[in-house]
Amino acid sequence: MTATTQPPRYFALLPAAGVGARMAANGPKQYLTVGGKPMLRHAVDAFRASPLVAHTYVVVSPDDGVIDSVLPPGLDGVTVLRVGGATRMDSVLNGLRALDGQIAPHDLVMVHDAARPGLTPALIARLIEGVGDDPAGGLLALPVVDTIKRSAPGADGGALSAATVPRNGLWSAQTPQMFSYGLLLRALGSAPDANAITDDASAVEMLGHAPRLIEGHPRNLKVTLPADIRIAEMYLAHKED
Ligand SMILES: Nc1ccn([C@@H]2O[C@H](COP(=O)(O)OP(=O)(O)OP(=O)(O)O)[C@@H](O)[C@H]2O)c(=O)n1
Ligand SMILES: C[C@](O)(CO)[C@H](O)COP(=O)(O)O
Repeated sequence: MTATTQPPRYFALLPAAGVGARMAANGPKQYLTVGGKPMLRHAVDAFRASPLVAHTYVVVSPDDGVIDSVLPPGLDGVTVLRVGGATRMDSVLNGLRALDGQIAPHDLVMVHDAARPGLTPALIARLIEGVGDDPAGGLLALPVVDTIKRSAPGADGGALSAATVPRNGLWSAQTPQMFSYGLLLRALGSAPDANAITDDASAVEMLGHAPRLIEGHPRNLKVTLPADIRIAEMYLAHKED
């Protein structure tokens, strides 16, 4: 078989080079202990436990001094890339570029926030099955269940409800977000502004594609604020939901 006729392989790429400013902890949140181990280890172990995933790459800051204690060099199925950048998009793009020649253009890459420890092999399988061979790729997401307000500044500096955003058709994006290596590299490489791209799917959409939305799970929350820790702990106490 030629390279392009071989079935695609599935890889994971975890951006883990953030500083966790909103968590206001005494270090990057991806290393906080939740569920008995450092946060990023949960998602790494979910990918390592999935029979569908060929290899997992973790992108950290070049000066990261913690990762080796969380992912010991030589850990099976995992490679650390010390190419983290100033934004999440930069970290993902730097990671993709570091894998040039190791991943084929038609292979699939699942980009997953290291700050989402609730990922399970079942959710990984759900994404892969749901996207199938759709060239537009796809992502885990949840239909919005709250009413969404658009704010306006109040005279006292508070926020006023200026409008209600129609909820139908609104989804909250999770990760993994899965695309072919070639498409994702093109999309992020041609994105106009790294700060305008807060998720990988938005860069793919800018190329005119419509990635599939595959229902995720509340356990797959992004741990962003201090209050999220307790929610994550609750879900991590239950391996599968
Ligand atoms: N320059 C960056 C910024 C973020 N991330 C990663 O992208 C994921 C989602 O980002 P976020 O939740 O915003 O993490 P932080 O940027 O660390 O948080 P904050 O915005 O509060 O600083 C995290 O796993 C984070 O480590 C990254 O790899 N490189
Ligand atoms: C990628 C993401 O998790 C999808 O909801 C989100 O956009 C990340 O945002 P952050 O500000 O980088 O945490």
